Parts: sequence; structure tokens; C-alpha cells
Amino acid sequence: MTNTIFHGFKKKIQGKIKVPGDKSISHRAVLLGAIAEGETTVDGFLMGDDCLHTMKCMRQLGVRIEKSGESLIIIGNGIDGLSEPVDVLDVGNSGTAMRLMIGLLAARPFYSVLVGDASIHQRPMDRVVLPLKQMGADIYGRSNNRLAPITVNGSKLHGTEYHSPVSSAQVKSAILLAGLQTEGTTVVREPELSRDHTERMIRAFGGSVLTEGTVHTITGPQKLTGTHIKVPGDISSAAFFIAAALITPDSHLIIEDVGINPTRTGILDILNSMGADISLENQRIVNDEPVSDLVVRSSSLQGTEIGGDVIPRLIDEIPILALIATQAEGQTVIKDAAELKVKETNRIVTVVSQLRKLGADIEETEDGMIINGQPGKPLKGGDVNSFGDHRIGMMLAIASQVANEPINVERTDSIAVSFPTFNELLESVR
Ligand SMILES: O=C(O)C1=C[C@@H](OP(=O)(O)O)[C@@H](O)[C@H](O)C1
Ligand SMILES: C=C(OP(=O)(O)O)C(=O)O
Repeated sequence: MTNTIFHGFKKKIQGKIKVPGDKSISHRAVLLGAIAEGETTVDGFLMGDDCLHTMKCMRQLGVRIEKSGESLIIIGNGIDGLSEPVDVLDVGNSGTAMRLMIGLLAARPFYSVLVGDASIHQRPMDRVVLPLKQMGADIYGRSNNRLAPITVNGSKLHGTEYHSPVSSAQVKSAILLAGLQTEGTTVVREPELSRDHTERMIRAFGGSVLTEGTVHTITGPQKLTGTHIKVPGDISSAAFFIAAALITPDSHLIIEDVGINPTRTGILDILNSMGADISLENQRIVNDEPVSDLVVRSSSLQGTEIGGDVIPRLIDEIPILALIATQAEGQTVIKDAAELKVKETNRIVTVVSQLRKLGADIEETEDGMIINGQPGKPLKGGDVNSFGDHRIGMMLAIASQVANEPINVERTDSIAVSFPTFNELLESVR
């Protein structure tokens, strides 16, 4: 376990940077490349722990994946090219890897076991197991099929119509990946639109998914063809640097090549409504995904209310939004965010407890938190803990921009899950 001391009180943030590749898109590039026919080249793949676990699992399933310079080459042999793994598939800390692979493997004619770290073994898997069982899947897990380890006895599935109680791209994607291999039509409805990278990427691989509002329809079986994927920078990683520039006086930061898929830009909409000075330049489309450079300047911010259908569009950015809210004038209320309780940690508890330790005025609610901003009043330093949650670790590191004493963050090793170069990049712009 590593700890890191961050000390950056009022150190202005300046420069031009790129953040690592999008985690959601990187997972999907490997999964779809692995089941496509022919070669797939992935540029900008995120070499973070989560995606490396997905890559290793796909290799265990018999897929050849090689690094070639900065690119990843996946040699797919079609969906039938996957073979039974001789050992358990370990997803590490990644909910995306586990849930998407359960969907993928549910329709493969072999046996597999999926495990992960202590955090993964506490996260609900029934949200994908239930709909897949409705499609005829044979899946078991601890605690009445709710928790990992999960065993998948691959079988022939049939199409279904599933109304998901949660707006979760992992649930939607698991069903679509099973539906892709299944004779007939599979329909998944979600309460609010969640990130749509799976749908876009199935199309980039030559497949088809129909989306009407929040209803997604896939008709299988479909064959995918290898392609060239360029992964944009991860807006969820960029968010930490956006925050650092906004809350530190005299900052001016350019972040190049950031993915701005509308299902991910809730953070930009909310920051805009809080008065943030962020402009989008050089907007373009790459692989059916919108990409832009972001120009961020320090800003005076106002508190706001964050809830409703924006939540799935910024769910991973709530920890850093909470920190930003401590620096905004007035109150910020975050609601409808109970999903935070089933992330790498219970993020309502970890955000509130750790920011409180630093002197923030923040309290937990049933489905979110309330923050009374104190702009101009520095946070304190001291010992805080990421509890193994990468996003909590990075949020606490950025808090050092507004803390007048050093912040000692325990378990910073977890940051490598999504942003292995975070510390160096932060140093480079300070
Ligand atoms: O599909 C994905 O790549 C992800 C979906 C979201 O989770 P849910 O599907 O649980 O909302 C998000 O929090 C996670 O970081 C990545
Ligand atoms: C929730 C996250 O990821 P996952 O669900 O894939 O573990 C995240 O990256 O914040």
C-alpha cells in the first residue's frame, strides 16, 4: 500500500496536457476486437489496471493481443474463436470488466469463473445476472447469485425484453453483448440514458443496435469485423485537472483530445451552470465519438443542484464535483445518486468522511450529499484515505490545491486503476 503527500496550496495550474485514454472505450475496444473477425488496432488504449485486467482475461480466453509501439493489436477469430479458460478470470477492481464479460460469456459454450478484488466481491452482480437468466443463462454467484465469484455455464440464449431498474451502461452492455450472439431480438430499456459507447462501438465494428430514446434493440446473431479504434482522452480523468484549474487562482489549462460524448458531459453542463470558464475548441468526430480540446481558466463558482437525468452522465465525477462545491459560493445539493453506494467504495460515505477531515462543510444524505461552499477559506491538511478507490484518491490529491497544509493520501496505488500517470501529470502543470 502506497501513500503520497500532496502539497500544492495555490500552485497555479498551467500548460497543455493530454489525459490517458477513455476507460469505458478501452474496455469495449478489447472486448469487441476479441470477438470480431480479423485484426483490430487500438490507438490510445488506457494502460490502466482495470483495462489491463480485461486484456489479460481476453488472452486467457484464447485471443492474441499484442502491443505494437503505442498501439494494441487484437487478432480476433470471431465469437467462436473464444475458448474455455483454464483458470479463473480475474477482473481486479473493475466492475465494467466483470459485468460486460458476464454478458459476453453467458452465450459461449463453455464454463468460466470470474473473480476480482475485495471491492469487486462486494459489488452487486445480480443486476446483470437477473436479465441474463431471463435470456436463459446459467449463472451462479455467492449470496443467492448476487456476488462474485461468479460462475458462468455458457448456454444457448433467447431474446428478451428487459426493463432495467437502474441507468447503468454496464447492465445495458452486458445484455447487448449477450443479445449480439443470440438468435432473435433483445430489447433493453433504461430509466435514463447511460453512456452509449457499446452501441457506438458495435456500429464501428460493422454491427447494428437500434436506439430510440432509452430503448435499445439488438437482433442477433451478428458478426463483427475488425477495425481501427482511436480512443479519446477520458473526460472522467480530465475532470480532476479541470477541477484543479477552476479552483486555483491564475490557472489556465488546455486539455487536448478529450472525449465529449453527450452521455458523458454532465460534468461540463453542471460546471457551466456554476459559472465555470471552460471552452471547447477543435471539436471533431473520431470513430463516431465526439472529441474536443478543453480550455479551462480559474473561475468564481456558484453552488447548484445536481440530480435527475444528469446523474448517469456524471456519475464518476461526483467525488470531484463535491470538492469543487466546497469552493463555490452557497450550497450544492447532490441527489438521486444512490448508485454511488455500489461503486469501488460507498462514495457517499468516502467523499463525505474524507472531505470532512479536511474541514469541508459537507453532509451525507440518503441519495447524495449537501455541501456548503466556503470559497476563500482554505481546507486543512492531514491524513486521509482513498480506501482503494481511484477516484477518491485523485479527488483528495486535487484538494491539496486549496489546503494550506500537506495532505497525506493513503492507498494512492489505487489511482493506477484509471490514471497511472496522474501524479507526474499533476506535477507537470503545477
Ligand atoms: O460502462 C462503463 O464503462 C461504466 C459505467 C458506469 O457504471 P454503471 O454501469 O454501474 O453505472 C461507470 O460508473 C463506470 O465507471 C464505467
Ligand atoms: C465505477 C467505476 O468503474 P467500474 O464500475 O468499472 O469499477 C469508476 O471508474 O469510477
